[in-house]
Amino acid sequence: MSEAFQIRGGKQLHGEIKPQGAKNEALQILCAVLLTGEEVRIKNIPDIHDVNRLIEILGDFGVKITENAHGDYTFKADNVNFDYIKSKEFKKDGARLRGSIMLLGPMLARFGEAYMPTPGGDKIGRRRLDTHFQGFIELGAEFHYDEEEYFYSLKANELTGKFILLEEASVTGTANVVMAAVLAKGKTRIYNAACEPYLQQLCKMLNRMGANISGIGSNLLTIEGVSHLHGTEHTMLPDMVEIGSWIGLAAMTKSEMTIKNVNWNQLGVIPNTFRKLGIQLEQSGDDIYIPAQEHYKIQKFIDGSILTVSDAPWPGFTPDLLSIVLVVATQAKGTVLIHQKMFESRLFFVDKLIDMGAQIILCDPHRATVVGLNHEYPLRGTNMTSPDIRAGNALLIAALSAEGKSIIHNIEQIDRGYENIDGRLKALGADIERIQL
Ligand SMILES: CC(=O)N[C@H]1[C@@H](OP(=O)(O)OP(=O)(O)OC[C@H]2O[C@@H](n3ccc(=O)[nH]c3=O)[C@H](O)[C@@H]2O)O[C@H](CO)[C@@H](O)[C@@H]1O
Ligand SMILES: C=C(OP(=O)(O)O)C(=O)O
Repeated sequence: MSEAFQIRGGKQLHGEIKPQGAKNEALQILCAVLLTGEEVRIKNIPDIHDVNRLIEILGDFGVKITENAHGDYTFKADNVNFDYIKSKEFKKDGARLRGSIMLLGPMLARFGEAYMPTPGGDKIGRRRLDTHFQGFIELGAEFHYDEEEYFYSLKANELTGKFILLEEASVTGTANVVMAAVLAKGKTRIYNAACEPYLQQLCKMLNRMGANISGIGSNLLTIEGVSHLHGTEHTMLPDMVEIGSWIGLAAMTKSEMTIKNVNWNQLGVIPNTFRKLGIQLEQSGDDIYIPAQEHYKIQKFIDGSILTVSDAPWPGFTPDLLSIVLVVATQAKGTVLIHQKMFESRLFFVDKLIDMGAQIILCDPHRATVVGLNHEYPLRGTNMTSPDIRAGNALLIAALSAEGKSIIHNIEQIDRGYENIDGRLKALGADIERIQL
């Protein structure tokens, strides 16, 4: 039996929504609990499939886990079990999400060995791991890849710090190399480091555990290795991808909405990117207030040419919000080019939007031109399948704005990243049901 969302769209929504804790931060932070045998308490953990799977993996690895309250757990990795990590079971479990890859750095640094199947995550194009392994090798690890089993192994009696120039500013790659370097001997410098708020949060937590990392928030991190780390407490930031999605939802459904406690200073270019689509939004304390808007008009560049919204490593615009920007543009007034530079298979979901009546030309796998309908012709409800986590949420937003009934299949992809999304949308007045098929 599978689950689907049934949506009757075209309803104006209204009210307040609180973003969940950040998925991609949670995946990093949870892996870091392996770096100490002492207790690490983590709060604001989102209750979503990917995160719950990673918590299960930690439990099977022997980490003691106490749930203090919803989203609030204490972890203690004082006695781990490598039999599980080398087992067939882990080959399956580890392959079910992308974030599990970040178990490698802590395992290697603390225990001198690390194993991992090819991780899962969204099928959105090639997702290579070279940056991760090159970093470990530079710190002194031996690397082996079993091509038949798709299984990676690393070994190191000791890791030694050095200057590492990452070949790309990989988010999970940087997190992995940082977590290996904090327990390495001597100084590591990581240049071309990714610097997303997720990574800043990870580095700050590691420093509270006794690590010595400087340059946090920049693309040059300096890490003085220490012999051991101790316990700490950490609270996850609100999920910026959710925040962007709710801005898009408000615009598409012409709704007045307040997004609570967004941690505005960590949102980078996200608010302004939506403003360029003509969406009004106001900072009110630490909330975002979006008034109900009948129309929104896409800006042009200063020279009068068509706006492009493209992704880039932080502080550029996150690729995880481009699908939402694309959907929102379908009902704007004007034209925009969406350029997804990082992933080559993330824009194919536009076919569904075209079926719904959107005016989009997929120029190539990376670029789509959207000609907005200015809310003059509503999208039409249809049957669709969620191809990946963010396109899934984008289609959900399209369905909420569309006239008539839509069914979205494969919502496991949406549940991977959004906590109780149907419950929270219902609280805003949406007509959405989780149905069994
Ligand atoms: C679990 C997790 O945290 N997943 C996020 C993480 O994935 P993940 O860490 O897997 O993504 P990476 O940052 O490694 O790379 C993403 C893609 O961008 C390309 N690339 C990256 C950096 C660069 O300077 N140049 C370049 O071309 C890579 O080759 C790859 O195709 O970061 C991605 C990029 O923000 C997000 O979409 C994912 O949601
Ligand atoms: C691509 C994403 O997730 P993952 O890296 O876990 O597949 C995402 O969060 O948008």
